[in-house]
Order: sequence, then structure tokens, then C-alpha cells
Amino acid sequence: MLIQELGGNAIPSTVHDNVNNQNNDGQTSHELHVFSFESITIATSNFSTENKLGEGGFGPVYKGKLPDGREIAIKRLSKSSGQGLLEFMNEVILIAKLQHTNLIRLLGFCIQEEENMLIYEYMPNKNLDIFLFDPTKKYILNWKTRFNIIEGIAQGLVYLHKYSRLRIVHRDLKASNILLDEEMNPKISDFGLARIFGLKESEENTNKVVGTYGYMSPEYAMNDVVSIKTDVFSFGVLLLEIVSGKKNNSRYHSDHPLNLIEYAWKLWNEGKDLELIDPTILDDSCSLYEVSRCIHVGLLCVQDQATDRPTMLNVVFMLSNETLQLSPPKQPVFFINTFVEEIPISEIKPESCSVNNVTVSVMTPR
Ligand SMILES: Nc1ncnc2c1ncn2[C@@H]1O[C@H](COP(=O)(O)OP(=O)(O)OP(=O)(O)O)[C@@H](O)[C@H]1O
Repeated sequence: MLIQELGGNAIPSTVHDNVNNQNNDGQTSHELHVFSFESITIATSNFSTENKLGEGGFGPVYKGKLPDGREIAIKRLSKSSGQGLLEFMNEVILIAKLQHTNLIRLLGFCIQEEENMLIYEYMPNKNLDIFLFDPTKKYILNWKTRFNIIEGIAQGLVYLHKYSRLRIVHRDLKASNILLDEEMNPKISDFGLARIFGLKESEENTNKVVGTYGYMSPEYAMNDVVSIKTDVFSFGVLLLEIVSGKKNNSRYHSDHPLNLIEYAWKLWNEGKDLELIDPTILDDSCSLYEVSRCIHVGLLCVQDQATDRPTMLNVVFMLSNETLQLSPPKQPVFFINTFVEEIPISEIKPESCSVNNVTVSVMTPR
């Protein structure tokens, strides 16, 4: 991996060592820029409010413009995130090694005294959440675009789970973590929360819990068990949200307080699954067969038992191979038993979930 220094920033030698060690593992070599704080300050007009793109659980994100005209996004990690230099460097190395058309690309990093920043390629259409759940913007997402987004996310996850050499579980997959380029192609973001798995390990208990309410699988929400099937569950929720234009952490159905998963399963079981479709996608280009198959695949992904869920590779196969017979999805039990009464979030697992995009996380050193 080639590191280029922009602007003469003072980098601790361990940073160089850590990054350079990655040269030995046979990964594709590419450039990772070290940005000076000065260059970032200029690019963001001194971190002006106009350049602020938003704020996530790890701090604010700013838009910047480099002298050559390139646009960038700067994630300014809050000092209170508990992230030390080592964790930061792990994240940098991890992300920089991941290269796939459906993953956001890390261009470099900046270290200023106690403060760490990640520099990404800029995504002009921001994220999926902004379009999907906005009554005026959702029209921009026709079915063809939505299907392309679904397929892209699935491909990105297959890469993370299977082909990236490291087995990576994202753990916080959700609509706001799907960034969109100028052509509305999806790029999965936020790998700061991902965890590297040893090749032989398939799942583990972890005391570092990060995730978002509505997207967390039962075994993760209740027992902190993480595996690639945790992401499959979140992908299933995302798929149902993309098809329906509805959020999973809301209640649907007038008589019973069903969440999106329960509602989708009920409709599917009654042979009325197409009632789930967001009416805004119903035009001539919309293949109802394709939509129906997506709902079916989504329901297979959100099954309570991790072992019942397909792998992301299977998901890609199911989405692309129309003749493949799909098994019936099992009825969701977990949500009926635990969430049907509006249990206050604080009573479920206050330290490990988020509501309305505010993620609350327990961060302990690795
Ligand atoms: N590379 C990027 N290009 C354009 N916008 C971005 C980029 N990265 C992040 N953003 C935007 O910045 C905002 C904050 O993003 P961030 O990933 O920090 O938080 P989040 O995903 O909204 O929340 P959480 O931290 O809970 O996952 C979001 O609106 C996101 O769309």
C-alpha cells in the first residue's frame, strides 16, 4: 500500500509501520493519502456549517473540496467516541484494503493531536434514507433504481462476508449507511463498526455492541451474538423497506400493532404480498414478479433463527435466478413475543440500540 503525504503532517512512526505492514499480505496495492490538518481546514472552509453533511454516532461529517477540484467527505471522529490511535489505524487499514464498487472508498486520513479524521470519496446523493422515506424524494427511486440498489448492497455484502479475505460483519447496516453516487449506485459505508473475523470463526460473543433498533437480529439484540447472518437480517429489513418505502421501526396495520416484518409476513401468508409495495414504484417499468420475489427473499433473510437465513451469496443467486425455487419463510416469532407491546427502548437494551438514527453504543477497547 502506497502512502502519500499531503501537506507535511506529522504522523507517528507507528502509523507508518502499521500501514506498511499490510504490504506483505498480497492485497492489491493502492494509494492512501495522509492529509494535513491545514489542507482539510482549507477544503472545508474551516469546518463551516454550510459544509456539514450531517452527524452520526461517531461525530460530524463535512464536505470538502481539494485544490484539484475533487470533492471529499471528512468524518471527524469525536474525541468522546473512545477511539484510540490504534483502533483508528485498524479502521483505516481495514477500510483501505476493501475495494469493491459497492463499498465507499477511503481516500486517506488525518491526525491532528488527539483528533482523528477519515477522508472518503464524496457521494453527491448522500444516503438512501433521505430518498426512501421522504414523500417527495421517493419518486426519484423507481423500481429499476431500487432493484439496482438492492443488488448492489447484496454484492457489497458478499464481498465483505466472503471475498475480502478478511471476514467482515458490518453490524450496522441500515438505509442511512447506504450512500448513493451521482447515478444512484449504492455504496455501503461505516466500516468503523465492522469487526474482523478469523477465517475459522463464524460467530462470536462480543461486549462491543453497536447497532440500530429495527435492523438488529434477535440473537444480536438479545444475546450479543454476531455472525454474517446478523448482516443478512439487517439486509432483509432494508430490502422490505426499499420495496415498501416504510421504516421497520414503525407500526403498521390498523387493528394490530405490527412492525414491517410482521406486516410483510402476514400479507405474504395471505397471498397479498403485493399490497406491501410502495405505490410510487407502480409504473410500466415495474416488474411485479421481481418485486414479489424480493419480498420473499427479504422474508427469508429476517427469519428468527440465524441458521434459517440464507447467506448473502445465496441471496444474490435468488435475486438473479428467477427459476430457483424459494422455500416458504417462517413466521416471525421474536417480534410478536418481544416488541408487540410498545416496550420502552430503555427496557430492551439501552446501551445497544438506536432510535431515529441516534445510535447509542457501548465501546470498549479491543
Ligand atoms: N462519503 C460521503 N459522502 C456524502 N455524504 C456522506 C458521506 N459519508 C457520510 N455522509 C453523510 O453524513 C451524514 C452522517 O453520516 P454518518 O455515517 O456519520 O452517520 P449516520 O450513518 O447517519 O449515523 P450512524 O453513525 O448512526 O450510523 C449522513 O447524512 C451521511 O449521508
